[in-house]
Amino acid sequence: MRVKICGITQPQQSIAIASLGATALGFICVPTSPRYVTISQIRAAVAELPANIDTIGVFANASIPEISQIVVDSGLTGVQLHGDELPDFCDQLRQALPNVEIIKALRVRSLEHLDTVATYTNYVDTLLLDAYHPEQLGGTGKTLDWTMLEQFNPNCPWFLAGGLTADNIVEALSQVNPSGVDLSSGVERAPGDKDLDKVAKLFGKLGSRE
Ligand SMILES: O=C(O)c1ccccc1NCC(=O)[C@H](O)[C@H](O)COP(=O)(O)O
Repeated sequence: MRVKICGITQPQQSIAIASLGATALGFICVPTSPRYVTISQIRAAVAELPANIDTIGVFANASIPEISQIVVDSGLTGVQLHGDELPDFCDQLRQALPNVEIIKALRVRSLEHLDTVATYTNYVDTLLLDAYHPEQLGGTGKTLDWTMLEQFNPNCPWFLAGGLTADNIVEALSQVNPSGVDLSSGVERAPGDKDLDKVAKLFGKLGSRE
């Protein structure tokens, strides 16, 4: 299973988190976020990582030239769209960045909202389902109603996100069957400062399921 730890700001923490077992690291390119990182911070982190670690830039309502510039300058392997981007935007981004993984995040408000998923699956590589919060785009620590995802089986791989921690990951995965999980605030001391003990505990819990 893919495990993405998002909101990395410190190069040393990215290496440590990758060695603990993360398969993907997320870097927040949304300037209003407390976890925002510049191109040079991302480059410093990416340069230290083994090539098999996916490095994902998280954007919200940015333009295609802006996203492309950051991806090329920082060496990211993927883009996560966490704003109100429509399927057509995802399609255009894929044409601009054909070798980059495109992940569309959907902040799920209700079961009906899951119907929009089908409109994206032809234009993205991966989906990410996150909790809805009226004021924050992501990193909220809020969980989704997992029961509503029990039958969720889209035509592409997907990450479960939203309020996951070492303490609730096993319960979440007993109800839901995603291709990967994504965590941020549940493995932090403070926004952008990851708690390596919590990350280690998470991988312990994931390992105990195997
Ligand atoms: O984390 C942020 O600050 C953020 C800001 C703006 C857009 C997206 C953001 N995070 C996206 C993520 O992928 C988080 O990992 C995801 O929302 C889950 O967060 P959490 O509930 O804290 O585990």
